[in-house]
Amino acid sequence: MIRTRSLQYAYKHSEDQNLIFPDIHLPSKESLLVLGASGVGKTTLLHLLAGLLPIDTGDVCIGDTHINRLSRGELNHFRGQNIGLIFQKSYFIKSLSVIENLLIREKFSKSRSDRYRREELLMHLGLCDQMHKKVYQLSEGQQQRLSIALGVIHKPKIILADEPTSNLDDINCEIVVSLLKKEAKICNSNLVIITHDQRVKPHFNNHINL
Ligand SMILES: Nc1ncnc2c1ncn2[C@@H]1O[C@H](COP(=O)(O)OP(=O)(O)OP(=O)(O)O)[C@@H](O)[C@H]1O
Repeated sequence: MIRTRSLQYAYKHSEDQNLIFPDIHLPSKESLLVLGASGVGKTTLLHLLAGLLPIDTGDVCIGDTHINRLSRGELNHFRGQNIGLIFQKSYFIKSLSVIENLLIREKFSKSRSDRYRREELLMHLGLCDQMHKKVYQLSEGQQQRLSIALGVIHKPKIILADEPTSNLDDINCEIVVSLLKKEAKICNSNLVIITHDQRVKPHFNNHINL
């Protein structure tokens, strides 16, 4: 469950006005698409939900945890355990293999899954045959699927994806959206996708425009 109340954000040393966000109430297991033009604050909202930006005004509650009340250490631990982040630009170590990147991700989140979970996930994402390949040997679409794997390996309570389809052609866009929905279902997670990519809209009943 995700609930936000009266969220606002102002970047320090910026002359822009406060970014003001609509309240969100997303019951467990439900998905939300956040749409909006460039610069309206989509990424800022995602960073506030993930606790990557300090919440100065308003409240973000994930499950029964008010993340703005956590210390920095508690927040890092909470994020590692409960939040899965998938960015437009993927963060992995390209000189390591797919499976090595997954193992490193688990180490950082301090949540160890078993070999079965890793192999099952790679199978769902169509990456089983690529498991021992170095990341730089993967195609763009395969790399995006790996970033999904890194975001969901620890079965997070919420999956936050920032522009996961923007760089992809129509076929890979469809694949990535349905994989995100499928993984959210398997993990019983909330899924929040933030995008300006209108191709994603028909896949979601629940959306807000910033
Ligand atoms: N680090 C920063 N310092 C100052 N202003 C920032 C910073 N990051 C973003 N902004 C400003 O905040 C506003 C919202 O930015 P944000 O990246 O959240 O928008 P967005 O909707 O995700 O845009 P895009 O779709 O282009 O990625 C913009 O006006 C942007 O210029």
